Amino acid sequence: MKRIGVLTSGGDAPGMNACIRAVVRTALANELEVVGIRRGYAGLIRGETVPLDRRAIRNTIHIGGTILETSRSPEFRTPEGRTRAAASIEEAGLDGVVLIGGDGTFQGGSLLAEEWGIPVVGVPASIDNDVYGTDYCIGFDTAANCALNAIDRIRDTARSHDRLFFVEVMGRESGFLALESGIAGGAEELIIPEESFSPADVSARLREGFRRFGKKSAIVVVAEGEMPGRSFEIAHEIREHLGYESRVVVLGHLQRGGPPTVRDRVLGSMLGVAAVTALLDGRNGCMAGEVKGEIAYTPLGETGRVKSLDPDLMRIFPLLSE
Ligand SMILES: Nc1ncnc2c1ncn2[C@@H]1O[C@H](COP(=O)(O)OP(=O)(O)OP(=O)(O)O)[C@@H](O)[C@H]1O
Ligand SMILES: O=P(O)(O)OC[C@H]1O[C@](O)(CO)[C@@H](O)[C@@H]1O
Repeated sequence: MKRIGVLTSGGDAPGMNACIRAVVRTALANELEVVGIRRGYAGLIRGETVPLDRRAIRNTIHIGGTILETSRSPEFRTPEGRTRAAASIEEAGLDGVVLIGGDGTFQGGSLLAEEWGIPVVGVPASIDNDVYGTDYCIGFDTAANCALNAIDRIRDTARSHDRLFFVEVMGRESGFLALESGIAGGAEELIIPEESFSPADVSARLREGFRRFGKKSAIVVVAEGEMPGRSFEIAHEIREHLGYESRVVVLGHLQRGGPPTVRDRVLGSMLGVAAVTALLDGRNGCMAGEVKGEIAYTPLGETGRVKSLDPDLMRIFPLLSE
């Protein structure tokens, strides 16, 4: 193995740069050349590469987003797109590629490995944290802290006006962000894709909190699911049942930006080293994740399996939100 590539794909996540830096430093320490592929699979198809040396990654560990840029590429989903991507890899003389992204990125990566025999290793990075085979994805901690910061601020104004607030966080198919920021922010209710939502039940529980425990304000954390902005509709439905004034705050892409936390920089660094080590050891077609504090490798094809929310956190939420 003489030269490897690295790309970031899917939604950007704080800590991706720490991971790119770790990939480059580990590769150089093992006398490998490193090539950056710009704009994820879209850039790979077009052969957009850039040499990465020590200088290129200097002073980047603290920056959010990704210095390589990223994309969602419909073309890569087609066999023709992947044929062009494989040709770019050959042209750039790459003996392996590190893929930093979410489960979609890994579904694509596993096809590249199967169809073209290209050695690839994935590193999980998604603020949604919905990748199977790792306890945490790079970017989740920073995004959860961003959501928490917003919830804390909303709590001040909710208390001051005796208001009900709906705070919408990201999470297309999963409620990890909602659950952890909701517990940390002392939210009264949680609406997440993993559980069916009944406006009547949520209203009844809120009403009970106001009546029995004398609450005058409350915060409902909503995961955006497939429909960003759905909190407006939810707030409307609950207002019909509850007859209580409410406000809606949609956090959206705010949660994707900003400097990575300590946790995301350390995780990005650890997994970047693990990915290059895996390629050097001849281990590929897998993702380097972290399970119970240890590096764990999972076949790329399995990373799309459903990752369940922590049952202990789900159990304590109703108790703590009363
Ligand atoms: N089933 C698939 N087959 C081939 N390529 C895929 C597949 N799923 C996703 N990809 C490729 O991977 C890219 C990234 O996937 P996706 O947009 O789902 O983001 P992700 O990696 O899951 O990250 P995030 O969690 O931030 O959304 C897609 O734009 C597409 O090019
Ligand atoms: O607006 P974009 O970049 O397509 O991505 C939005 C999606 O990406 C995620 O933030 C994950 O990165 C999801 O929670 C969200 O649904």
